[in-house]
Amino acid sequence: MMHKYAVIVAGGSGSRMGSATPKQFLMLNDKPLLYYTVKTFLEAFDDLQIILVLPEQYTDLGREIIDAYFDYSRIQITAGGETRFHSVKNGLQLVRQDSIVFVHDAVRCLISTNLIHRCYQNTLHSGSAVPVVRCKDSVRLLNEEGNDNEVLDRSKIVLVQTPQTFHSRILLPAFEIDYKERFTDEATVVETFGLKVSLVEGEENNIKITRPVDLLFAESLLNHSEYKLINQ
Ligand SMILES: Nc1ccn([C@@H]2O[C@H](COP(=O)(O)OP(=O)(O)OP(=O)(O)O)[C@@H](O)[C@H]2O)c(=O)n1
Ligand SMILES: C[C@](O)(CO)[C@H](O)COP(=O)(O)O
Repeated sequence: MMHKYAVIVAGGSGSRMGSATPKQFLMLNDKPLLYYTVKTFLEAFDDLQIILVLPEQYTDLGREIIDAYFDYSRIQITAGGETRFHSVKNGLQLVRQDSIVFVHDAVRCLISTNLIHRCYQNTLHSGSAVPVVRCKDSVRLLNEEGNDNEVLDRSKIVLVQTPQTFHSRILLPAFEIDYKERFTDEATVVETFGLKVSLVEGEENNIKITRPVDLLFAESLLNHSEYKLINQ
């Protein structure tokens, strides 16, 4: 059995949400958003260790959530950095042995254990797993100036999610390269390091809570009976 780590990045400020407290600490039903994410990873595998990356000034709030719902036997905390890349890099410092490493946005709190298992299996035989969903809208590409546009073939477009999952022997050296602005996820880092990534089917429900309306979607999905059946 491979060791397993989930680096759950919750180090952002949530500027697009616009709330006083970063969105990962907002309440969804009666629990903080972060609670659902941590719970699903703990349930996915009994032997998985969580590395929770928190904004430095919210470490106490993060600890309060762990004290209330979990214990520290499977959870370590570290501080986030200036960008998501830097937060992931800080989290990866705590990976101590050869392992499968899931990197997941704390704010994708509706993830299912099924998706975590699919990413794990794919990584065992391909070295990586990047979940994607098909694009359901028509898509257009703007030119540099933003004054012209052209249609793209949407059958060739996929939307990228997390957990982006890698063997530690790929991810740890990849994160030693210098930061570039295009590093919005792990796949871009690993590709720049010179390796291909393997895609797996993501989940429509695995949305990233980004703007206020996403909280409304998440709340209704959480309360929907079919969602509960699969995830709780
Ligand atoms: N310096 C950062 C920036 C983001 N994240 C985390 O990366 C995930 C996805 O990022 P995003 O939705 O962009 O979160 P924010 O950066 O907080 O939001 P915004 O871009 O609106 O400020 C979130 O769980 C966020 O907490 C992080 O750990 N460290
Ligand atoms: C990693 C990610 O969630 C994949 O869709 C996304 O790239 C994060 O981007 P953001 O700029 O932090 O919103």
